[in-house]
Amino acid sequence: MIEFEKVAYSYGGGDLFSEIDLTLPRGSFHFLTGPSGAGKTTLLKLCYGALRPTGGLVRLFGQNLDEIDRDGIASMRRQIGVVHQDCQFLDHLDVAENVALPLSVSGQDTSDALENLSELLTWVGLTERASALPPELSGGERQRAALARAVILSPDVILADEPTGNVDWEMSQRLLRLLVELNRMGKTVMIATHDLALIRAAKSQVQARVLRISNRSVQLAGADL
Ligand SMILES: Nc1ncnc2c1ncn2[C@@H]1O[C@H](COP(=O)(O)OP(=O)(O)OP(=O)(O)O)[C@@H](O)[C@H]1O
Repeated sequence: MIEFEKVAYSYGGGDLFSEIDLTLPRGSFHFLTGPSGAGKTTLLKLCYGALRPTGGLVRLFGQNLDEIDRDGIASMRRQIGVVHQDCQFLDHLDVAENVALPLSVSGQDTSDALENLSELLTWVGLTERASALPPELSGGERQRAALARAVILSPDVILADEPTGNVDWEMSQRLLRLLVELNRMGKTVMIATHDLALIRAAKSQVQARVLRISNRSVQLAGADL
């Protein structure tokens, strides 16, 4: 689904990464870890085409990112749901409206889709908070709303950037279970996190590969996490 071949990325100074080879097969579950500033968010952005590599090539669904125009990227992005680190809600819209935003932006706000919205809010446990505004939400509610918005277009791939960043252990387990459930439905999932306890807890629920960014490259972590 997503492949990197000798990928390098630089924001203008030295290379943040170089020579990264990576394959996320369909239906796989990956964690991406590494210290703060190592480049987890940057690597996720390369995975959904928000950044283009400064070296090497990224293939999304078999297509070279460099050969896809803006419209092509936009349609490809519909197949990739992203849970952003800071959630990125529109504060004047309520939870249901924020979650439904990708439907209206892509012109798919049909009655069937809106029925799906209510099922989705139930799935993440936010039915009773559907009319709340984002500033009124707890950290866990924000993350669950962000996850619902990321999957509303039924993408094949879900990329989550620190989805358990601001929540307690119980809530992080709940979010993990939702992501594992999506993976069991066949979705390809990658979670960027520095939370090693979360990764350890996931091992009993899902076969996950753990990628670690260090020294400008990405390595497969061993079982000794
Ligand atoms: N738009 C940008 N322009 C210049 N430098 C940037 C930009 N975005 C990120 N960086 C730098 O690139 C490096 C990697 O950032 P990134 O956010 O990808 O790391 P991260 O591993 O996700 O960090 P964290 O765990 O703290 O979220 C950092 O040194 C950061 O300051």
